[in-house]
Amino acid sequence: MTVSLHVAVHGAGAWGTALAMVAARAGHSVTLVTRNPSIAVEINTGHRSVYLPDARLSEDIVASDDVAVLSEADVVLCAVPAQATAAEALRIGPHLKPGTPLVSCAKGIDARSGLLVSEVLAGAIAHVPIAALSGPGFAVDVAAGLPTAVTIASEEGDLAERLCQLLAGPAFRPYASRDLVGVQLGGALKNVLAIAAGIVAGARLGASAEAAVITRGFVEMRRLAGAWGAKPETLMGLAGLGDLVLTCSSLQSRNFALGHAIGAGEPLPQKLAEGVATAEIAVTRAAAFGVDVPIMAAVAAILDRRLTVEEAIDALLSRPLKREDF
Ligand SMILES: NC(=O)C1=CN([C@@H]2O[C@H](COP(=O)(O)OP(=O)(O)OC[C@H]3O[C@@H](n4cnc5c(N)ncnc54)[C@H](OP(=O)(O)O)[C@@H]3O)[C@@H](O)[C@H]2O)C=CC1
Ligand SMILES: O=C(CO)COP(=O)(O)O
Repeated sequence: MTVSLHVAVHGAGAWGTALAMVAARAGHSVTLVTRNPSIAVEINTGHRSVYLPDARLSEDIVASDDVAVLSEADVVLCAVPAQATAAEALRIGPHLKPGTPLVSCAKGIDARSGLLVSEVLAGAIAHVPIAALSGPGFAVDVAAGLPTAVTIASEEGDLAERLCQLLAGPAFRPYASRDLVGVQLGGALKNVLAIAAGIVAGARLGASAEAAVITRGFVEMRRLAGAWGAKPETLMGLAGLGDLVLTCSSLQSRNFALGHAIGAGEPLPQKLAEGVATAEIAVTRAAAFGVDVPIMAAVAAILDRRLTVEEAIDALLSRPLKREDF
C-alpha cells in the first residue's frame, strides 16, 4: 500500500498542473507552486487553471506563490521549462529539505550549458537525490484521466521504483529505469524531430515523407543519445520511440504544431516549444561527439533562418546515401 505523502509540484503550467492531478489521484496532499499569484488564487478558489481550461482540479491541490512551501514537501516535481530550470533551481534549492527527491519533468537540454535538466538541478542543489520523469503524455490527456504510461529514471538506489509506486494510478502507469541520461534525451530530442515532422506535414510532402523523417530522425536520436551515454534499449521504449510517435503525429504537440506552421508558411504559434532551444545545442553536442544528425541540423538551420524550408529539404535530399542511414 502506498503511504500518503506531501508532494509539491514546482511550476503550475499545463504539465505541472496535470502532474499535480496525478499525485492527488494517487492519494497524496499536493502543493502546486506558481510564480503567478493570480493563478494561485484561481486554483485555490475556483479549482481551475488557465493552463488546462477543461480540467476541474481536486480540492486536495493547494496552490501557492511562495517557494518556501517546498520545505514541507516529501517529494518535489520540477515542471518549469528546461530553459528556466537553471534560474529556478537557484530559487528552490535553499528550501528543499536534505534528501527530498527532486524529479525533473521538463523535456529539453539547457541551451546555455549543454547540460541535461537533471544535471542542471544536481549542479545547483547538491543535497537532494535527482530523478527524471519523461515519456508520451500530453498534459490534457493526463489531466482528463486518460491512460498514460511514462518512465521515471534515477541512478539513486531504488528511488525510481519508489517514485513509480508513489505516482501510479489506474490511468497513470510509470515504469522505472536507471538510465537518467537516456530517458531525458528521448524527451528532449523528440521535440526537435517533432518540429521536423511538423514541417514535412505542413509543407504537404505526404505521409510517406513524414514516415521517412520520423524513422530517420529516430536513427539520429539513437546515435546521438548513444554517444551521450544513453542505453540503446531506453530509446526503444516509452521515453524514446513512444514519445516520438506521440509528438510526431498530433497537432496537439506544440513542437509539431510549430513545425507545421513553418512548413505551411503560416504565422507561428506563440506557445512554448522546447525543441526550439534544444535544436542548436543538440547539433553542437552531436558535432562534438562526431555524430551525424542531418535532420536535427536542418531544423536548427530553419529555426535560425540560415536555410529556408525548401533549401533544407533540397540539402537533405541531395545528401549522398550512406548505408548507416537505413
Ligand atoms: N504540456 C505537455 O503536454 C507536456 C509538457 N512537458 C514538459 O513540461 C515542461 C513545462 O511545459 P508546460 O507545463 O507544458 O509549459 P507551460 O507553458 O504550460 O507552463 C510553464 C510553467 O513554468 C513556469 N515558468 C517558470 N519560469 C519560467 C520561465 N522563465 N519561462 C516560462 N515559464 C516559466 C510558468 O509560470 P508562469 O505561469 O508564471 O508563466 C508555468 O507555470 C516543458 O519542458 C515541456 O516539454 C512534458 C510532458 C507533457
Ligand atoms: O512532450 C509532450 C508529450 O509527451 C508534449 O509535447 P509538446 O511539448 O510538443 O507539446
